[in-house]
Amino acid sequence: MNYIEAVFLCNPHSEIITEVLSAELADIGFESFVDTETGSTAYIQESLYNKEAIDLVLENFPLESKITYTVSLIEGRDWNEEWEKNYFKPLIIDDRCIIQSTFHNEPASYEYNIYIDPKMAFGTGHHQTTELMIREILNMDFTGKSVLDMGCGTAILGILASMRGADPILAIDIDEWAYDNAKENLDLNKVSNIDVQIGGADLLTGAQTFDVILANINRNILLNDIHVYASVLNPEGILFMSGFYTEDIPALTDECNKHGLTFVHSNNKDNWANVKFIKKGLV
Ligand SMILES: C[S@@+](CC[C@H](N)C(=O)[O-])C[C@H]1O[C@@H](n2cnc3c(N)ncnc32)[C@H](O)[C@@H]1O
Repeated sequence: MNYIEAVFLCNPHSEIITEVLSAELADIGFESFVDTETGSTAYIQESLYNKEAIDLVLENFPLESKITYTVSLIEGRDWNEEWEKNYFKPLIIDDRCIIQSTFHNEPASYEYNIYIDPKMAFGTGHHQTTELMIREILNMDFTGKSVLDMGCGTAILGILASMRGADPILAIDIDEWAYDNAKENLDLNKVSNIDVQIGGADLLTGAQTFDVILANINRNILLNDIHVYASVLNPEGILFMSGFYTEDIPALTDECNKHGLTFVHSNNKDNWANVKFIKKGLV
C-alpha cells in the first residue's frame, strides 16, 4: 500500500499545537503521527490523500501558528507497521498495568498484562485520553458490572474492564478496521466475554443496558450521543468519557445534566480531559 508522508512545520511550535494538529488530521484520514522538533510528520494512505482537506484544516486552525507542509510519496510500505515497530513502546501505567505488543518481550509480571497489536486502530494506551480512561478503570470496582466500550478502537478499555471483573461487555466501533482489530486483541488477551459490533449509537436500542459506559471518542460525537448513552445506563450507572480538551467540560456537563447525569469528577493530562458522571436512581 502506498502512503503519503506530510511534513508539517509549525511556527510557533508547541506540544498543544501538534496535538491539535494531529487530532484534526486524524479526522481527515491521517493515521500515524511523529512529533518533530518543529512540528509533526504525518502519514495517510495515498487513496485518502486530499490536499483541499488539509488546506481547510490549516485555514481554520484554532491556535496561533503559521503551519506549512510538504508531501512525498512512500511506495509499498506499511507505514503503520513501521510506526508500531519503531514508536509503539511498552507502556506501564501506575506500576499496575503494562500494555505491550506481541513483538515486545517485557515480562508479564504486572497485575494486568495487556497485549495490543493495534494495526490501524486507535488505542495503544499512549494517547493521553486512553491513559486517563485506563486510570479510571484501575480505580473503580468493576466486579460483575455490565459495560459498554463505545468507540472501542483496539478494545483496550473493554479488555482491561474484563480483566477487572466486568461482565458482560459490549464493544462498539464505527470503523471496520477497529472492529477487526478489537477481535484480534480479544483473542490475544484470551478475553471471551466481549461482544464486538460495528456501528454507532443507533445500535443502542435499549434491549441491553449497562452499569458502566466507557466512551473515549471526541467532543462532537459525545455531545450528539450523550442522550443515547444516558438512556441505556442503569440507575446509579457511571458514564466515563474522554477524547476532548478541558475547555470542553462545561458543554459536556450541560448536555449530561439535561439527561439526568450528575458530574462526579474530571482529570486531565496535557490539556486532554476525562470526566465521570453518575445517573442518579429514582428517589
Ligand atoms: C479516540 S479513539 C478511542 C479508542 C479506545 N477506546 C481508546 O480509549 O484508546 C475513538 C474511537 O471511536 C471510534 N468512533 C468514532 N466515531 C464513532 C461513533 N459515532 N460511534 C462509535 N465509535 C466511533 C473511532 O473509530 C475510534 O476507534
